[in-house]
Amino acid sequence: MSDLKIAVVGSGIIGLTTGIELLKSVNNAEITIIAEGFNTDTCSWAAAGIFRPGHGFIGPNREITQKWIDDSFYYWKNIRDSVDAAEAGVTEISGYTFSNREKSIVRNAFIEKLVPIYRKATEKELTTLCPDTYKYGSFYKTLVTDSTVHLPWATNKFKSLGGKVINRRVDNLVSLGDQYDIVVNCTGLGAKKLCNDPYLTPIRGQVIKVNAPWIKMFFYAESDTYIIPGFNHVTLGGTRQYDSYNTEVDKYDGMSIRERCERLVPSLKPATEVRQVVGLRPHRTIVRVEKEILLTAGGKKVKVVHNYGHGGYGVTTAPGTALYACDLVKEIWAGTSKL
Ligand SMILES: Cc1cc2nc3c(=O)[nH]c(=O)nc-3n(C[C@H](O)[C@H](O)[C@H](O)COP(=O)(O)OP(=O)(O)OC[C@H]3O[C@@H](n4cnc5c(N)ncnc54)[C@H](O)[C@@H]3O)c2cc1C
Repeated sequence: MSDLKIAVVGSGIIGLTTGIELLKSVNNAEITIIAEGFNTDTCSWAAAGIFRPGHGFIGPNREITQKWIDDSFYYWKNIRDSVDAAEAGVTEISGYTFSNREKSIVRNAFIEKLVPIYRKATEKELTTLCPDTYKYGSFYKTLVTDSTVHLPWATNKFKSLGGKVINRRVDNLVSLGDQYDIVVNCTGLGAKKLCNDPYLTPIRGQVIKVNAPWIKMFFYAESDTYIIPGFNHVTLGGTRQYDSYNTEVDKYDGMSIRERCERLVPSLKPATEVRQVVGLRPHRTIVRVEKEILLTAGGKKVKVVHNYGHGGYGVTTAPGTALYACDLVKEIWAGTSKL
C-alpha cells in the first residue's frame, strides 16, 4: 500500500524525466503518468535534442536558471558515461555556431564553463568551412539526446521502476484531486488551456529528418538554420514562428530549410528525406516550476506542482527542472510547504 499517490500529467521529455526522478527520490509513492499523447504525439519528438540552452530560457532568477542548466548537463553526462548511453540515445557531439551579426551571438554564457570545449572559431575554420559567408564563429563540444530514441527508453524506464501509465486527456487538473494527493503538471503547451496561462505561447518549429550518415558535426547559423546529427538521422532546421498553432508540414518551410542547410553544408545535397516533423515549442516568458493550491467546487484543496514552459530548450533542461519539481513535491509531502 502506497503512502502517497502522485499524478504526473504529460508524457513528453518533461513528464517522463519528472516521473522517473519522482520514482527514484520519493519513498513509497505510487506515481502515474496520465497523458493524451505519447512519443510521436508530443513536441519533444520533433526536437534534435542538442544541449544548448539559449538566452530565451529564463527561470525565476539567474541563479536558479543556471542551476537547472548545470544539473541537467550532469544528468545527461551521467547517462552518456553509463552503459545505458546507446539505448537512452545520449552521446556527445562537436560543432560550430556561425554568425555575421555580433560576436556575442556565438558566445553562450550558460554553457561555456560547463562543456569540455568552447572556443572562438579560428580564421582558418571560418574561411574553410563557410568562405565569405560568416565573420564570427564558435566551436564547442556538447551533448545530444535523440528524443526519438530517448522517449521510448524513458517510458520503459519509468515503467520498470514501477510507474503506471494512463492514456487519456485531462480536462482540468482539479478533477484529479479525488484520486491523487499531488498533481504534477508537465503538459507543455497543454497548460495554456489547463491553467488559462497568458504567458505561454507556441513557437512553431518544422524540421526535416534526412539520411546523411556522413555528417558527424552540428552546425548552427543565422535564420534559424541548423544541422544536427542524431542516432538514426540528421535533423535539418528550422523555423521559429511565434503564436502559430499550425501542426501541418508546410511545403515552403521545407523548401526554405533544405535550401538554407545545403548552402551551409553543400554535402547535404544527396541526403534523402525520411520525414518532416512539426512541433509547437511551449514558450513561456518565465519557465514555470512552482507550487499552487487549487480548490474544487466543494472547497477541497488540490496540491499542484507545475513544470512547463521550456520553449526551445526542454530536452536540454528537463532534468534540472525535474529535480527542482521533485523537491517541491517532497516539500509539500513533508508538510513544510509555504503555500
Ligand atoms: C523543431 C524543434 C526542435 C527542437 N530542438 C530542441 C533541441 O535541440 N534541444 C532542446 O533542448 N529542445 C529542443 N526543442 C524544444 C523541446 O522539444 C521542448 O522544449 C520540449 O519538447 C517540451 O517538452 P514538454 O514535455 O513540456 O512538452 P511535450 O513534449 O509537448 O509534452 C506534453 C505532454 O503533455 C500532454 N498533454 C498536454 N495537454 C494534456 C491534457 N489536457 N491532458 C493530458 N495530457 C496532456 C501531451 O499529450 C504530452 O504528452 C525543439 C522543439 C522543436 C519543435
